[in-house]
Amino acid sequence: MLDFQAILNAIYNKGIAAKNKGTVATYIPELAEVDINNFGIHLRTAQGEEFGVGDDNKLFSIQSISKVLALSKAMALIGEDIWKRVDVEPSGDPFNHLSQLELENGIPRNPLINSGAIVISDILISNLKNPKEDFLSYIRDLAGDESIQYNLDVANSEKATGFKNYAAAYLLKSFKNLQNPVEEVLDFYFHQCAIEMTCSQLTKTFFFLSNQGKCILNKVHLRKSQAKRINAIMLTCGFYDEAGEFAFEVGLPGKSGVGGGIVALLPDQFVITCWSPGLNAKGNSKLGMLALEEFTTQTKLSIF
Ligand SMILES: NC(=O)CC[C@H](N)C(=O)O
Repeated sequence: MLDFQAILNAIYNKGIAAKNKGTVATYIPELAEVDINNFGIHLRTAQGEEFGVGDDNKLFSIQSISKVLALSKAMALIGEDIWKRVDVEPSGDPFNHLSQLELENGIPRNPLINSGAIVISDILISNLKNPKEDFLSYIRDLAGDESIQYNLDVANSEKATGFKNYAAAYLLKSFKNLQNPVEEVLDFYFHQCAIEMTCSQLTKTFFFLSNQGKCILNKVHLRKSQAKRINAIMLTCGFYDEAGEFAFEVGLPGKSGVGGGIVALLPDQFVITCWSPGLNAKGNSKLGMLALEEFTTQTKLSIF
């Protein structure tokens, strides 16, 4: 039997002692204020056992991790039609890269880079009555937790400085791959990124993807085949131009955000979330990547 708590404690102790914890994202002013010394890990097994260490109950900005949840809501709403507007290939480029989008005629490489997520936001706006309220209640349902909120300061901070996202949205619009007004789509996109959760809440929220589409309250949110597809997209596209490295070192489907969070899972076995706000050069949590590599190495639990 693996002693998960002891394994997490050891990974945590090694992490907090690390000299180089990466750099906190500064291009979103609100994120620049987060203390780099935060570090938390939370694990939940398929049997519902939970293990946590460090700052696993502190709120942080989930940022691009929300792209997976937006995709799953869009899949539940319109199914395969999504793929007429977004592809499923790894981009091999940073999350906010633009020239590939123009070369490929406004069809984003995948739904987990910014341009792809902006198209998914557009799909959600066209298919939800009250997009912001409905999306938040979807996430609360997945987590079984009514306390989850948008951080409006973070959303406004991004609105004021998200020039590359505006550029991507206008490019998409020029290729007729946005149906709603740019301002409306980006307002919704920035709110999604500004959702705050703890490692513990994210672990619960993502449980449905490790559980064939059924959330912790046993409600079906996706078909089994849809959950499988989202996991495949996370494996190949969840870490931008570091997706190969994550598969190579960690071997799990997962998703990172510039807030320093990473969620990863092994279908039918567990979900794990790490948070450490210092990022590496590719925009992924430096300690989070190392912690997950250590976790799958020590436990020998990966998809490979
Ligand atoms: N990689 C990320 O987490 C990026 C999300 C961020 N909100 C942005 O749009 O730039």
